[in-house]
Amino acid sequence: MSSPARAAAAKLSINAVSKRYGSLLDGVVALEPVDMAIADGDFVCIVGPSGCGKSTLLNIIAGFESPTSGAVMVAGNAINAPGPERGVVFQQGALFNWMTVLDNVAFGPQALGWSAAQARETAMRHLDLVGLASFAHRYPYELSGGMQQRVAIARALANEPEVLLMDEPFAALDHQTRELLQEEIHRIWKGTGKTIVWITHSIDEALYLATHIVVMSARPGRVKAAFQTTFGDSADPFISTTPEFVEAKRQIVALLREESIEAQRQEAMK
Ligand SMILES: Nc1ncnc2c1ncn2[C@@H]1O[C@H](COP(=O)(O)OP(=O)(O)OP(=O)(O)O)[C@@H](O)[C@H]1O
Repeated sequence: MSSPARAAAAKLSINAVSKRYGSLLDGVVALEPVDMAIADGDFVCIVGPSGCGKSTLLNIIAGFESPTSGAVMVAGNAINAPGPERGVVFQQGALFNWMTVLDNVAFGPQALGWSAAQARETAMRHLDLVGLASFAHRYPYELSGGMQQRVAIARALANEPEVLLMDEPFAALDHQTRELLQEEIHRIWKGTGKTIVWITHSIDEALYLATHIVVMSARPGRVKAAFQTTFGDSADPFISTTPEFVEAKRQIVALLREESIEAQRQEAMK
């Protein structure tokens, strides 16, 4: 993930980013220096034990939090605040319940200065992309959780970001809905070529979606291992039963198990 060649061509580079919450004496070190070089069109899934700093890292990339040291660059530009070139989707859609689905998705483009007509046109196009054009005039509370997440994805895409940042976007959904949305996000990623950083606790989800998987250590989070994967390219609906998939999963489970034991030890000492 951080070879010099990749770093030079990176769409998103995370350069020695560390994060401490609170004071030197009694604060929490959430991240030790983390380096990643993410190329245009990569789909990077980050897995790691609970509390290892995954959301902290994503929030720093989004510009919601500042790193204690290090820097994040998007297309060669250092970032220090949120920006429209980075779209964010959280576990719960965080939609505006008082606005229609269409107005939710048009909100970003309008805030960027697009005309109302242009904003509505792009919003409809992105609702169509996630299969919800016919729900444009409904309100978020009228939709299922899966549909709300699809609206959240359309809303993030409507700003035409260069990078999509997703923090466990399907974690609150039932298994079947989650699998269908994984197929949908894979199709959208193939169609748009977006660069995606995706946090998940599901190794199957990571193996199915990612081009690269980053395994983080227990807190303070650092990159423990990084893999390239190609399972998402397979047309085999039973790819997860192949020996290659099972072996890749076994390796990641083994790495995560060590870190989860360490995370639990830390919890017990609190
Ligand atoms: N605003 C904050 N102030 C103080 N400590 C924080 C803050 N946000 C996170 N932390 C701490 O930083 C560490 C990393 O938290 P973070 O939420 O990034 O982990 P995570 O890997 O995303 O966890 P999970 O998988 O459970 O969502 C944790 O110990 C957490 O308690």
